[in-house]
Amino acid sequence: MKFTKMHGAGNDYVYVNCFQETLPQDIASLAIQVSDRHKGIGSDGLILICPSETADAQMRMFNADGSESEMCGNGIRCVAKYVYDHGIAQQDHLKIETGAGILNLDLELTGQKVSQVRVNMGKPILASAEIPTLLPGNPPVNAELNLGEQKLEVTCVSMGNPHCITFVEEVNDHWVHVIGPQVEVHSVFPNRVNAEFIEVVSPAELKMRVWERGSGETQACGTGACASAVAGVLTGRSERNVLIHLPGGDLRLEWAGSDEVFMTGPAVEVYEGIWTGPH
Ligand SMILES: N[C@@H](CCC[C@H](N)C(=O)O)C(=O)O
Repeated sequence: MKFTKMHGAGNDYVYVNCFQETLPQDIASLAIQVSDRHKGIGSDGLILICPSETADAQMRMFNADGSESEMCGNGIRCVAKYVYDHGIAQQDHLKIETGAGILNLDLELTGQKVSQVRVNMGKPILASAEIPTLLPGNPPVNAELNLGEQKLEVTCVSMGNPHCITFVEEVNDHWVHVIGPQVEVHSVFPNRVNAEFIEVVSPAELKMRVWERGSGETQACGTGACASAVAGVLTGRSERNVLIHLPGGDLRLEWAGSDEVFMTGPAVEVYEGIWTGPH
């Protein structure tokens, strides 16, 4: 199986061109195998670039544990780069079908290749039942999340996939590696959740680390950055236009007057290979 390794702000996935490749039936197992950083290719998950009847391509996204997510913000920028650079579509405005609907993307070229992508990520979903979470509020803003020994103040937002945002004094390993896994599987999140930890640098600048549902800590999460930008506005901590610093790079976020969230960031192709596994 031919694959392409790509990353967006360090959030790295194995991409397979399903216009050409035939996949095994059990995609969840394939995602687990290729993601393994010791015995596989090594990635945060698997992304399939598939034909679509309604858009230029369809994206399907699987986490490193094999679970399928509705959306992937860093992934969709890389899908757009792949679709353009590999000649699947040749216009600098693309439509990509996802589990969260069809999204519109504008490509920025350096030479003949895509380097940055601006994505209209759509409107944030704020109704508790649709996020989904059992926490009160539509959405829950500064809601109490009881972890037993510790209580967090969290804000929940869906960008097609669920996010739980905690603003902290200092983003550190304790938040991400100790609290993150507890938040991910907390009983108030029936579909589990992605957990973001945010330090406010200034109203126009946030620092973020993430514990992702199904993949653990990653160097960046595009949907998480969108959800955090929305949470910053909802809690009065930040402006509608913010730069978010992540371990793997920066993302520019704007929660526009139209209520849609726009995300701009890099998309990078690292190498191509042939998967002969499982090993
Ligand atoms: N890293 C992604 C999100 C990937 C899916 C997520 N772990 C989930 O299960 O919802 C992004 O850039 O948005």
